[in-house]
Amino acid sequence: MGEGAHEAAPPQGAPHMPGDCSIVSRGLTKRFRGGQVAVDDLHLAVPRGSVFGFLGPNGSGKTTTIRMLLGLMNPTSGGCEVLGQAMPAGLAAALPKVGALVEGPAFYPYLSGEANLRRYDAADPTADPRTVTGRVGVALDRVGLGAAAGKRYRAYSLGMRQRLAIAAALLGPRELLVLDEPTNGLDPQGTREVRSLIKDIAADGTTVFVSSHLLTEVEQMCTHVGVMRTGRLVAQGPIAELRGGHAPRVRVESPHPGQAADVLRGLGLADVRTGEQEVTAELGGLEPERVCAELVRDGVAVRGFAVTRPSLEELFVGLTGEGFDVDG
Ligand SMILES: Nc1ncnc2c1ncn2[C@@H]1O[C@H](COP(=O)(O)OP(=O)(O)OP(=O)(O)O)[C@@H](O)[C@H]1O
Repeated sequence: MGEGAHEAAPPQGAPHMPGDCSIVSRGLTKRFRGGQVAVDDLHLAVPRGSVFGFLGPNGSGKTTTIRMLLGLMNPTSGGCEVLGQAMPAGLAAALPKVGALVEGPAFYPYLSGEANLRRYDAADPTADPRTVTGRVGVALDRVGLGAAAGKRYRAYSLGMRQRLAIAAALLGPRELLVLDEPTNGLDPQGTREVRSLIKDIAADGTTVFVSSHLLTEVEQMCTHVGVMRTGRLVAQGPIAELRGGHAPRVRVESPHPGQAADVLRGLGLADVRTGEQEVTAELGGLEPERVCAELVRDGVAVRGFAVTRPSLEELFVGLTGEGFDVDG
């Protein structure tokens, strides 16, 4: 990195040392002309082998960050390493191992998926034209388009089109795949296809860095998340860890919530809240089946019983001060 001599403090919330990471940034900052700070002092740590969801509302600085990570834009200050290479100095060494989908490649509607990938590959000066047939075949198979390779692009569904775009990022063996909003504009079927493809690619050992403003998608496919708010990283870490500090609650539906509340208090549950037809409380270390059995033993009529955790949506609203689009 440009400021190689300066070792910043370890990134907040990220126990991984840079050696375990596919992407590390230290103090990464981008100030645009006019003074706007789009990315502000970012300390990212993306563990190798993770599916890292880079989350944040529109305009929070995700694309600007990705552009700097890929050497498409210089930071104003700070720096980053991708696959151990300082960017942008190590661009040539890192890029062949990095697949990226930032702004979707423009495909020709009248050409087949295969012909489009060949054209795309021909524009890459680092790609070896002698091996193009094999690499295109492997990439198409990888995204499940082997059987549709000869079909014209215009006949592809939205999901197939996006899978082809991902295939374009997989025209060589990659250690890291960077996808900027890969499900944006897709229908639910296309979204499912892309999500399942990302999981498959990650299962092969490729680190996937995927940005999204759609929290529900990230929640389902990511092992780690980083949350952006107006250019700053407000949280990062394993999804389970982010959830960890938030206690599960038990929720009992009953026509006699007062009685149910007494039982829960009797069991030592904290923060018992009684509603008209329900009562909730922090489960603490108790087994839910024990709580359920106790309610029944005390003759409380139980219409419903559930253990709930705050959704990531709720946690992130707290972190970012605003909600995410959850339905696209
Ligand atoms: N070239 C530029 N010149 C000036 N300001 C810019 C430029 N590119 C982005 N910005 C601003 O920087 C901020 C961050 O934009 P960025 O595109 O990185 O956010 P984002 O999180 O990727 O959002 P989106 O999902 O809408 O692309 C925005 O306020 C944007 O208007």
